[in-house]
Amino acid sequence: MVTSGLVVRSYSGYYYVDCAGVMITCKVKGHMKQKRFSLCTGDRVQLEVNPDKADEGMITAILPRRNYLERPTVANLDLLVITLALVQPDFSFLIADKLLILAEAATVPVLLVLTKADLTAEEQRERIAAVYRKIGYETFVISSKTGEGIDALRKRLEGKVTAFGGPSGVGKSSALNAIQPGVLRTTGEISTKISRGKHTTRYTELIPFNGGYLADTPGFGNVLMENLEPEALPACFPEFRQFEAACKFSPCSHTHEPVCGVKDAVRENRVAPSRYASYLSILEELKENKARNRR
Ligand SMILES: Nc1nc2c(ncn2[C@@H]2O[C@H](COP(=O)(O)OP(=O)(O)OP(=O)(O)O)[C@@H](O)[C@H]2O)c(=O)[nH]1
Ligand SMILES: [Zn+2]
Repeated sequence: MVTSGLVVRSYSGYYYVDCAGVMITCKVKGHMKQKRFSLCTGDRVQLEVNPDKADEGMITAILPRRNYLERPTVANLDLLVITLALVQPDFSFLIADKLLILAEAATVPVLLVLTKADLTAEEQRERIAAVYRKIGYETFVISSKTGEGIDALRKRLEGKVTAFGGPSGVGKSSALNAIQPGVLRTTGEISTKISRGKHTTRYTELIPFNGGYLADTPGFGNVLMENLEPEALPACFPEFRQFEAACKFSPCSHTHEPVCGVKDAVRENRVAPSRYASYLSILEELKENKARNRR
């Protein structure tokens, strides 16, 4: 029987595929190995179920990916929850913007979660949230300690395949445990702490959650943007789009050009100063990376 399903876990050449609620342990069919293939958690696959053993099968094809993230390694996310603390560690607009760019570049839909609301004044958190809501990024303010915002976040993730990402210490694990107690402890023989170590193989598992799935390995402790070309950066700032028509040059780097709609928008406060500052700083970083790689 030929069917299709979702890879929820891969380990040592075995792929665990959820086929409408039935878990089938699969290997990859020989003909696929002759070509290079990339297969990871989150991939949708076609498979042939073993006629003698209904819980075993062979993967025969990988369906086209909608998106792909490297850390955590997962394909076809419906949502990436970019998690950042309001304090402890202090909120950084630059780190927030770098993570949003990673998601934009990977075409993964994002949702911003600001944690540790219990440690901040309302005015402060609303000021930060407003910057991102204005751009159109859905932003949740939560506290895993008091439970503020947790029910709304849980509801939002219903039926979705979601991963959490963000720097170390911002409260990703606490948030995951608040929305689904025990979610980080169901990973079997390898604990998430060990799998995050440097010399052990990292693998991501999708845990069933509210009609969808949660990835059990939070991603990107430190933010790497090695694969992004400087020229691709403006497109990662969705709020620039509406102002680019007024740029004299196309493409425009929105830096030294004399007539630039984006720079005008920054002057008129229609683009947040923090976002433009992040743009300039990241652009420099990408150019330096590129120059270094050429040498
Ligand atoms: N006051 C307060 N503290 C929190 C909250 N969420 C997390 N913390 C604390 O912040 C620290 C880090 O939380 P974790 O959930 O381990 O953070 P993480 O992002 O998973 O960190 P890594 O495992 O290093 O990636 C812990 O001491 C938590 O108790 C919160 O909403 N309020
Ligand atoms: Zn411009």
